[in-house]
Amino acid sequence: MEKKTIADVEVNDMIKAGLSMEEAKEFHKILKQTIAEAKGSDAREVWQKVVAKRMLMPWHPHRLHQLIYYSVYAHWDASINGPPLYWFPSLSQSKYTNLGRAMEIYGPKFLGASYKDPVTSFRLFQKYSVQHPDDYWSIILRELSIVFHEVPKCIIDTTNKSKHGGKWLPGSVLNIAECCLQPSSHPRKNDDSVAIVWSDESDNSKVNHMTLKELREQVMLVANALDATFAKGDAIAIDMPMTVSAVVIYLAIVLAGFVVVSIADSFAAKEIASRLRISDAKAIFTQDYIIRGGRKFPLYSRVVEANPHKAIVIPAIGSDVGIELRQQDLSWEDFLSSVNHLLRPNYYCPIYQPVDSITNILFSSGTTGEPKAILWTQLSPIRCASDAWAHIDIQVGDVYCWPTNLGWVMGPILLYSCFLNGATLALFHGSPLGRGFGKFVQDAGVTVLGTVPSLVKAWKSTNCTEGLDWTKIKSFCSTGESSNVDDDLWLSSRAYYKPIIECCGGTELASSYIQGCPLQPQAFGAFSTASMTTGFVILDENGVPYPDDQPCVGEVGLFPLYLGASDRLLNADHYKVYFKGMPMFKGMHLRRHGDILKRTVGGYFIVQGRADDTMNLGGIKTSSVEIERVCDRADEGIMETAAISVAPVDGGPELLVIFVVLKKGFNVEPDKLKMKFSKAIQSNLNPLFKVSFVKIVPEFPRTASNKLLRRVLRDQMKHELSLRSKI
Ligand SMILES: Nc1ncnc2c1ncn2[C@@H]1O[C@H](COP(=O)(O)OP(=O)(O)OP(=O)(O)O)[C@@H](O)[C@H]1O
Repeated sequence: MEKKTIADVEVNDMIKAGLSMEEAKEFHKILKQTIAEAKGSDAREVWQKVVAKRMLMPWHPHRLHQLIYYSVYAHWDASINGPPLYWFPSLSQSKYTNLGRAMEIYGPKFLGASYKDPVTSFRLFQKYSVQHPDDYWSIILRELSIVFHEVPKCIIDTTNKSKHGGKWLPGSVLNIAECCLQPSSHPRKNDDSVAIVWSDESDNSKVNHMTLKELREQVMLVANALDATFAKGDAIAIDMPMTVSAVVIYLAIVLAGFVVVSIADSFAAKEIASRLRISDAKAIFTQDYIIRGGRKFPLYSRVVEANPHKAIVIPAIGSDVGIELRQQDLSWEDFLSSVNHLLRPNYYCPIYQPVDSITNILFSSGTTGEPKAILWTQLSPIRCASDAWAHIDIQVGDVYCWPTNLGWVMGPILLYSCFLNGATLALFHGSPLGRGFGKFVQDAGVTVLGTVPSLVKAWKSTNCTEGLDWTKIKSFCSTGESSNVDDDLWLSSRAYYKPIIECCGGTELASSYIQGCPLQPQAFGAFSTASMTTGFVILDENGVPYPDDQPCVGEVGLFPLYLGASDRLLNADHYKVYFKGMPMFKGMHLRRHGDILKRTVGGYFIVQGRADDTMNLGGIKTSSVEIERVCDRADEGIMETAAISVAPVDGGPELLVIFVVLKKGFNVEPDKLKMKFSKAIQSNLNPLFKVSFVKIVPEFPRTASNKLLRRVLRDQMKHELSLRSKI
């Protein structure tokens, strides 16, 4: 893309970007005025005014959005100014956010005269929350609908030094599913509050509603049926799309004191089998079919191949399962009929357990190797719902949608974030890739929409949201892997440039350790802060932390006191995975997370991939993500790129290899791309970096949750090089 400054943009450029002559002239006039109003030539101010005036509309062609955004920031030097900002908090609105409201009450008490307002004092308040977790978590326990059966003795007990993460809320007893299901005065939810809205793909003109009372009664009915079939403490798997039934089953398992084993519905039989074995699951809830994009995919047959002890099968459509079951299996209808003899089948007395009892066995994505079986306790939901409260600003009245599955950490996070904050959960029973999903977002009045980068890429490239109104959305969220800046520009523009809250954490943290925040300006693909109560350092190659105020790149070392983080693994040694070999810092044994973080000027964070994806090019350490960001924009035919490095067979410095997926209908020669990549990398990153190979492939290998598997590409390339060397 040419680098025109905003002052040089002409009517002609706007016509090229898709406006009619008339529209272009009008737009140009307003643009000129706006530039003049932004005193001086501060790009941030110009962009802020462009957004405030709503000059760029969701239905304008993306090329126009690109033209304006990239021209505004054409000469922005991120190494001096920090990342370009696209969203700015307003002081008045900040006081109505959850965190801003709490800061106005507690800020003066905690910070004394240093407290000014939620925007100015955010960083100080975050720091305070790290140093005084007792104060912060006491606020959160009042803000979320948490009701203890027995109250905690204190917030944290650190006397047992062998417990690296401390003992949180010791002595407390509760049932976290009950906290989701009961009415509460703060957050205000009553029996008639809408707990879930959903649509079926096959009839997505209809948005269905379920009240809190209806949800509670369904959950209690299933809890009674579970009691009729299982023994307390049994692990019970769920492998099905994240439908209303799946959510009901999840909550019922927790309410009745069993343990959920979360398995994503995209896994092959072998992977289902290993998860059932590791967790010793006594049964599995599944569906006969998965309906997706108008097609019917068998699920029960795949699950049965994994040989579960027992399967309980929910019909994807209607009330009858459309297949023959094994003898030991039960249809959903038969399973529920086990409560027919009860006087009050819709009532269940929750099983209260200590806060650190296990509720859910989850598996990490397996980006770095074997998936880890991670144990969620009742602390994990408190943690994730608190992130949603503080960083995503989930409030009563919000309709929160995030296409995911209970087998990915986002599934349980979404569920608890809604129900512990009194918001409505929005579920689409079908494929999130097409227009049907976009229409659901519009019709269900979704106010917060979560995504992963590959979804945004698909929506943008098919333009499937054209003509739909997404302007009720107050914020977007993104997680899973690094976002693409241009895709995020497109997404944010769907709702007049609402913030995209980046979330990066891990299944074992039950939360994000870095995140965006509605009290801070936001930059595409960047994180504005460590999450509330999270402390970390960025380590240099010798394991020595960089000073907190210094821009740098290195591996993150988390402070170990982290409410909700795992302290056990079922299939690996927790200490070895997360602590062994990590340095000490101020008397704390740092916790490993494995991400390479860049701290920019201005204190923003950019995830540069996993420590394993770091490469050494001619003695200079660099990250794949950094190279991909530059290459993604080197040619208009590029859909996405993946950068890896491999050691040559006969030794010497590592070779840089760029894999490319082209957009449909484009045909570009690898050699041409190689030149373009080299030029782009040399002028944007380092003049010494050289691209050795470019390989065009139809698609990238990904984990079942769609994360790019660079380690597989690396293995492929190593193999190819070793073959070549033998010729
Ligand atoms: N918004 C994001 N931007 C960049 N990277 C992200 C983002 N969100 C998550 N990630 C990456 O995903 C990781 C967390 O994913 P998850 O807990 O599912 O396990 P995994 O690390 O992918 O799998 P495993 O631990 O099995 O290798 C983060 O540490 C980070 O590397």
